[in-house]
Amino acid sequence: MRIDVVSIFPEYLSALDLSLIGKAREQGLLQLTVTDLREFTADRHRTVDDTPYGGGAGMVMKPEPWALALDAARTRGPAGAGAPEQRPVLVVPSPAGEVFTQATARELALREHLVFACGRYEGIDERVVEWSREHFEVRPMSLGDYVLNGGEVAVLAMVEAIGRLVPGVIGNPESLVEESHSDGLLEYPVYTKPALWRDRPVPEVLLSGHHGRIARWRRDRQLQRTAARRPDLVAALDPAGLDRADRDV
Ligand SMILES: Oc1ccccc1-c1ccno1
Repeated sequence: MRIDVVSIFPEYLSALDLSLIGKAREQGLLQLTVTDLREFTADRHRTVDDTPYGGGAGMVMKPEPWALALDAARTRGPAGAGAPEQRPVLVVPSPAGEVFTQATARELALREHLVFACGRYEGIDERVVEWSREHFEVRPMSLGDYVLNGGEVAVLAMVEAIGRLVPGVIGNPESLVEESHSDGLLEYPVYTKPALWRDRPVPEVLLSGHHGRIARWRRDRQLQRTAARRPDLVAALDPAGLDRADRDV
């Protein structure tokens, strides 16, 4: 998978040099490039914003630097090399976007080329989104219903959520199976040594070695935790995925 990120704060994305994603880049499992939008300005002040038409507070990001930067990113990827298979996906972090979920991460982890456009100020001139549809599948994307100062933090979260699903990035793919949201439920509580810690014991069943009982206990905890913290996820569950014991929780 190829990932391109465009930002006026490229150093914000240096966390992608570290840990799992950094190792995947070293191993060639992910090709990731971060580009400074200001490289695509033509004036001596490297201007990327201007006042909004129609008035209002703040500044809007100018369209031309973005068009040049996105074109450069597009031609850097597989599709740019003439492969017609897939148009690159242009992810535009925005509070006005679709909500990014684990299902979105799974979907985007299957794509060949993702380009992330980190907007700042009051946002990017809307004509960039319209223009981009010619060469990209454009996906305005939100992390949730709150406001950030720019897209960089959202991109860090999305690249990690997507990158870890790319085959080979996580050493043991088994660990992806029982995570929160992998089966529509929140994950069960976990424990490790010591068996007694500050007068708090580990649940006895986990020390029993009885795998069937342990599996049932964990599933029950998932259902109870999800019902308590995310009733919206319970409502969205497919009843066909629940067995009789699930219904008794
Ligand atoms: O609030 C934002 C500002 C810029 C880019 C993205 C966001 C955002 C908010 C929630 N998810 O993304």
